Amino acid sequence: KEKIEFTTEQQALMRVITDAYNKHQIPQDVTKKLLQDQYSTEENFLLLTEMATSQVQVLVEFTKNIPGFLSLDREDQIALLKGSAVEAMFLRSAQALNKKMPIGHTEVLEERIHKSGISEEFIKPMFNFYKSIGELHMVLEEQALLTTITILTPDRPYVKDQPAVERLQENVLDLLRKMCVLHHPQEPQYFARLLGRLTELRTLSHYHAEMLASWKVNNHKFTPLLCEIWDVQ
Ligand SMILES: Cc1ccccc1NC(=O)[C@H](C1CCCCC1)n1c(-c2ccc(Cl)cc2)nc2cc(F)c(F)cc21
Repeated sequence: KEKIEFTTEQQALMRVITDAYNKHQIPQDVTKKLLQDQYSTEENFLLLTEMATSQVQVLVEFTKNIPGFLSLDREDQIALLKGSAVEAMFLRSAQALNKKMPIGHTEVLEERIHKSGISEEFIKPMFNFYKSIGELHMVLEEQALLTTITILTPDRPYVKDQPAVERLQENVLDLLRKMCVLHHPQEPQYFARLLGRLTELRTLSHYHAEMLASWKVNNHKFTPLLCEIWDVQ
């Protein structure tokens, strides 16, 4: 049985990232809204654009707490945010669906998302991703670290100083590897499976603009922030 030791730096890094992740939850819990009422496709589209807009704001605040992020080149910070915002939103959505809920609530939530106005072709890949995240039974720290690793992806478009981002990401990867051994001692491949989900996440995120454009509503109105970040309109 491998004894897991965390350095003082790693303990500090874990606390900072977990606290930031907890603090920057999405203000109004979309799952509560979706469980309360069945909305029209128009209302759902509006809800999605509101959620996605607030999620970008939350993401910006979260990244400010990632040690070293603010020391990166300013334009690289923007490139990392722009490159990870959609993935972070799908990760957050997956975690929302897989949260422990009273009996029957998850089924209602799934049904409402199926009927929300999203076009059929995207339902399957999206729910496949949500299920594959759910099967991992990630603890909160792993969710926070996985989101951080997604943000600190060096090969995003327009990143100039990739090695600087790699150095930050490596620290978080080291920490996540140890957390996986600590929380899933029976599954030596757990860390690799976790990172494999990031590939699935990137593939799903390629469709986001199409998913929005094909939403069953007459006019697709976006906020200025979403136009910036989500490559829509
Ligand atoms: C949960 C969150 C947090 C932060 C930001 C965004 C969101 N996401 C949303 O608000 C939308 C809602 C929106 C309202 C209609 C139903 C889906 N949403 C999506 C989604 C579907 C398709 C696309 Cl293109 C994007 C997202 N998957 C979800 C899974 C969930 F379990 C859930 F509760 C909400 C989910």
